[in-house]
Amino acid sequence: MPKEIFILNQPILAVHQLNKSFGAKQVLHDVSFACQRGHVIGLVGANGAGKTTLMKAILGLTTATGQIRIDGQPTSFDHHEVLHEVGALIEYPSIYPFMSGRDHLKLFAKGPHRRQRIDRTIADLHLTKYIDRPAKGYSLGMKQKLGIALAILNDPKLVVLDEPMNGLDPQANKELRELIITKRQAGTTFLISSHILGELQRIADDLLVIDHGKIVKQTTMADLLAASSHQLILSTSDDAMARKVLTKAGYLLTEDPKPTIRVGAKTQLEPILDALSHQQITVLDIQHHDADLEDSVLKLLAQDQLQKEGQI
Ligand SMILES: Nc1ncnc2c1ncn2[C@@H]1O[C@H](COP(=O)(O)OP(=O)(O)OP(=O)(O)O)[C@@H](O)[C@H]1O
Repeated sequence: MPKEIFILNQPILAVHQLNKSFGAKQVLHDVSFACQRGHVIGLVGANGAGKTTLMKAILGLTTATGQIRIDGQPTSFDHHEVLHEVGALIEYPSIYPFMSGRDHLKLFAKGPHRRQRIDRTIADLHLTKYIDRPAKGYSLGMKQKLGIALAILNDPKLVVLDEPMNGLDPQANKELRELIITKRQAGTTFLISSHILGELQRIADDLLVIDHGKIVKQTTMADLLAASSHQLILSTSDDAMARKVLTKAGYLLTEDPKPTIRVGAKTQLEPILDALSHQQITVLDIQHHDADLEDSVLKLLAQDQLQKEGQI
């Protein structure tokens, strides 16, 4: 394969067999994945699943065994020259209370065109109103926005953000989303952990699901949502009886109180209506519901739990 093609296809971040323990407790187990350039990758999992620890290991902030390559170059707790290509916000931003936001940006700005990049970042994140005030007077959301500004200021190839939507109001969330989409179009890769799945669903191209320190799924958002069930929610003249009839007819129903059928691409409506009308059940209303990211992730985590318990 020609060398240039190999480099173009090379993932911006490749993690191989990463393991991490705190004392006797192992919190990352053989974590392996790769992130494609110019993609937004959502990292999701329950509290304590290992998201922050994984991000810290990638950023050389904690020791771990295994291999991490950023832009093809190995990086670790001890050797992390390549991290100048990475911007990050992990947990809470480190802020000096008596410095203004602008002074923080001046302190962290590197390379050519610093002034222009500072001005552009202030404008992009709508920080103008308070950027010249001392940071000690900033609200949680203002500090968070300054932390994000510091992460993207130097136009890094890879941006790692741990819960970036923390403390942001809906307007700031929208602005952050638009900024991420614009930067992604310009080729920046984002690895973003978040519990706000509705927000991730709007921006992520790919998804990594982590559970008890193991990657249980790496998928594109489109594939995950396409594989998730489409549901028909029925309102009938006798919902309890309708549930019985449909279950007997072999349809897979959810636990909802309304008769809610999981349907596939080939499921037809007519036999469902026929089965019900044979039992003198009238269908009053039919609603379609596509599973969203929250449904899909909860289902994946539930499946993983059942697998652990040996039930499937
Ligand atoms: N410094 C530490 N010392 C000991 N245990 C730790 C330390 N940091 C994290 N852990 C443990 O590692 C596990 C993973 O924690 P981590 O913070 O990575 O999870 P998370 O997925 O980011 O959770 P959350 O969504 O709550 O932020 C947890 O069991 C946590 O208690």
